[in-house]
Amino acid sequence: MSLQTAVQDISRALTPGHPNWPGDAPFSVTPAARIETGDSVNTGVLSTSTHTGTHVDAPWHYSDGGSRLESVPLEVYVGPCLVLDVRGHNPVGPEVLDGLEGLPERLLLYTGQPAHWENFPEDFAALTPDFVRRAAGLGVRLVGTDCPSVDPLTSKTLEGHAAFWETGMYILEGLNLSATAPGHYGLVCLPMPLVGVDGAPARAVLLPQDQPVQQDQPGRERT
Ligand SMILES: N[C@@H](CC(=O)c1ccccc1NC=O)C(=O)O
Ligand SMILES: [Zn+2]
Ligand SMILES: [Zn+2]
Repeated sequence: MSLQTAVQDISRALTPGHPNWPGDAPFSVTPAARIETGDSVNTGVLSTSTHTGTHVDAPWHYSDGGSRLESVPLEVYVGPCLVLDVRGHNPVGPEVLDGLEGLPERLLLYTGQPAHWENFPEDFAALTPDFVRRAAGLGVRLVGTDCPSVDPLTSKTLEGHAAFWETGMYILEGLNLSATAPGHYGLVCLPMPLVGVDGAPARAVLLPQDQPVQQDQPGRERT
């Protein structure tokens, strides 16, 4: 048996030119020090919106009364999760939860977004407030989507976000689920540890669920 745990990266790669939400600050990593030009090291200067690529929304993003990122417990983002294929549902309504019971606290939705966004995806599948309320009623605490937002691009009222605020659930956006089989996993999603912010880019990975704990077995050599 391999001692290595399979780790599936479901974060969106942030390549130069990664498209941003229309009107938002562009993503860039600008070269600073360079060994080839005489510096001791290579370094870069990162400039990004807090809502670039795979990222979490702190409740303060959508309500002035909401918590900032440092007050959201990491437990929200780490633990058992279910990946659902909801392609064909636009917007995603409560019907995608029909017949599901015993849900884990984290639900990730694959709406069909590709691994890489050449241009910003303007026509994506938002979540209806009724979906959000039904998920909350089933004990879900975090909903992740492969779309850039849980509300449509042109929404000014952000009813989807408001339903998360109402129900106390949390939001993870911009996942890359294009290579993930639907099913149960362990989610580890760690937002950048920025303080006082409305959200932050995150690295999100899936681990196989029920991965046996790897223990040294008495009388056996480790390989
Ligand atoms: N709701 C989107 C972001 C968003 O709405 C947004 C991001 C940057 C600049 C303006 C935005 N919305 C304006 O209505 C998100 O949560 O990532
Ligand atoms: Zn966001
Ligand atoms: Zn959002």
